[in-house]
Amino acid sequence: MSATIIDGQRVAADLLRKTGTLAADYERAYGRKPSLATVLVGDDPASHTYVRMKANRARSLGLASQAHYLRADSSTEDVSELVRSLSDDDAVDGILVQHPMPPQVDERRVFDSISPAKDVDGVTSASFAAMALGESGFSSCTPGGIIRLLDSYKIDPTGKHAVVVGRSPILGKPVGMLLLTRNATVTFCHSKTRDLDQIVREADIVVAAVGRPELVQGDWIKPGSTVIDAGYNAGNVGDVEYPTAAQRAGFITPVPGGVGPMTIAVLLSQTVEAALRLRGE
Ligand SMILES: NC(=O)C1=CN([C@@H]2O[C@H](COP(=O)(O)OP(=O)(O)OC[C@H]3O[C@@H](n4cnc5c(N)ncnc54)[C@H](OP(=O)(O)O)[C@@H]3O)[C@@H](O)[C@H]2O)C=CC1
Ligand SMILES: Nc1nc(=O)c2c([nH]1)NC[C@@H]1CN(c3ccc(C(=O)N[C@@H](CCC(=O)O)C(=O)O)cc3)C=[N+]21
Repeated sequence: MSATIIDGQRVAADLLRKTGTLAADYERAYGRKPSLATVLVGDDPASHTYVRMKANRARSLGLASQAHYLRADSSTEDVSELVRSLSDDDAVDGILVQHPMPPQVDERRVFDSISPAKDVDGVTSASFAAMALGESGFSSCTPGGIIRLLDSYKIDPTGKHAVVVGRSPILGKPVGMLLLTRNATVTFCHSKTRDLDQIVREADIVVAAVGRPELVQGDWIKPGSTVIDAGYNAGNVGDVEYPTAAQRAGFITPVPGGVGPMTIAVLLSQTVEAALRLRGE
């Protein structure tokens, strides 16, 4: 038996197409494009690549994008001040602050200086609370993208045992909360978890969100289960040992072409939604 491959590229393309149409309608109605501001602190090459990818995709869809770069030795206050000025700027609809930031920057304080109305990356405490309570607000992009993938393959988490490996504030923790709001029974695993393999063996849905190549081994995968690999490591390897996992799973996301493309699609979709809401629509 071999798994159905979840085609994130295709699901993302559908969402991007809809987003492009909404962006064009917005521009016709209001005389300017929906606009995304990106903030990058420091000179990590991978972060520069991601931010460039996001800005290019925004422009190709008919959104405006402005990129802000701050030096690696910036303070929490320097970054927060820029974010507050973007929050107050009527020409900006959405704000993305790229993670990780240099160690002297208090990431939580910076994220929480984003106005929740412009938090299209879903990283503020307010957005997390709204998401966890099932209220309206912007979801963290990768978790939101993962739920869209499950929906588009008609995989209903209700009653299933979902095991999330990783508990970071923008990925593991929110994806677990979203699965809980979808009625899964959720287990969070992290660096202190004992007998990780035994827990993963019980999973009907496993989400790998760690950042360690092939940490989740193929023979841990319960036959017929759903495997979501959010890991994105150097050399285009995920956090799941794909070849063997794909022999056992019912559904599996590849890397690349699975979760990654959804992250950007959700970000841009939420940017257009923010622009519309800021106009009272
Ligand atoms: N495709 C996409 O769009 C995105 C992909 N990613 C990718 O997802 C991965 C995770 O990213 P992110 O959440 O930001 O990473 P973080 O480094 O912030 O978090 C990693 C998590 O994994 C846990 N962990 C570390 N080692 C182990 C272990 N041996 N066993 C179990 N758990 C462990 C940590 O536990 P503890 O809390 O105890 O330290 C932590 O909760 C990365 O590969 C990243 O590139 C991230 C964002 C978007
Ligand atoms: N505040 C914040 N929000 C983020 O969403 C965020 C972040 N910080 N920091 C870094 C991670 C990483 N990330 C990716 C986005 C898209 C792909 C992606 O599109 N990957 C393609 C391949 C792209 C390529 O390599 O050409 C794929 O998997 O198919 C990957 C990784 C978002 N992140």
